[in-house]
Amino acid sequence: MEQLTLFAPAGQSKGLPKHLLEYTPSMIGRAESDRLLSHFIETTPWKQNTQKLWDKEYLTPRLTCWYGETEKIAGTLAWTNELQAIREQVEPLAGIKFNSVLLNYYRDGNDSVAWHSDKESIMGSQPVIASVSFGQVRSFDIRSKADHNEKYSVRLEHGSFLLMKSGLQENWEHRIAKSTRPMHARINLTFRLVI
Ligand SMILES: O=C(O)CCC(=O)C(=O)O
Ligand SMILES: [Fe+2]
Repeated sequence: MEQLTLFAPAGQSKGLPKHLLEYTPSMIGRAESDRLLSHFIETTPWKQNTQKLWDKEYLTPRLTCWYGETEKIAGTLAWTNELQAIREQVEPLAGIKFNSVLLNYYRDGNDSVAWHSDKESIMGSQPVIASVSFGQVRSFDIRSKADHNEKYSVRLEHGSFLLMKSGLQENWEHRIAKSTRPMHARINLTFRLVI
């Protein structure tokens, strides 16, 4: 029960735009979430990609792995029992079927994902994305593309579910910022429909 102390208390921005985001804490119970956190950390063949910034190559500050049945993304692995079970749990909540999932592993507070929107053409212009988190609570920030001062945050808890609805990717960006506070590992799953 050591782990009880690992995760910070959760809170949310006031006035979170519900037409864009729907947050469900504890979609998956504590014991099962603990098991899944260790399972994904230990069994996923994690890769660290590189990204180009001002003509220089940098290591992406997190580890990733794609699973699913799409041929559009190179190196996608076959569904595991765990991922399949979670997919079946989120599909009715999202109201759509997903054919792929991106796993992100944030090892500590130095790992992050910079402001972006998931609007690749392979997902259509109005994608719905289902996000499941395990481990360290991290702040998921969104900001309006039209006005960067219009911002909200949701603290994504162990076992939580966040539905990114259609319209979010088109008009808003999101990120997981780095933190200078000591942080434990976090796993995030984003279920997507790649067409
Ligand atoms: O880790 C998260 O909660 C978000 C990950 C994300 O935005 C992405 O993989 O596109
Ligand atoms: Fe994203």
